Amino acid sequence: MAELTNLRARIDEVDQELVQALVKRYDLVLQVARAKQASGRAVFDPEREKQVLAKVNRLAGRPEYGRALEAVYQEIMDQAKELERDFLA
Ligand SMILES: C=C(O[C@@H]1C=C(C(=O)O)C=C[C@H]1O)C(=O)O
Repeated sequence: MAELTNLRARIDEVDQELVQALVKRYDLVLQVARAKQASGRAVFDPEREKQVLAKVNRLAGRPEYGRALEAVYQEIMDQAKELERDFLA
């Protein structure tokens, strides 16, 4: 039980880092939205999304997590596009 508590405390620490990183990422996403609007580019950039997914797989270096990371990252990017559209509306 002490081990479970300890492991969950470590997960809580990682969650804190993840949330901070995501807040930072979404702040940058909104700056990208402004820049794309200024240059007349669309919110959705499929080529860039492919590059991001490839980069995530490369950075992870753990093929067994590839499917999970791709799904998580696709959701992160889908929510980014929602935020961009709300921000620019
Ligand atoms: C943030 C951008 O907008 C969208 C969201 C992306 C992301 O969250 O990484 C990538 C491409 C775009 O579909 C971008 O164009 O860079």
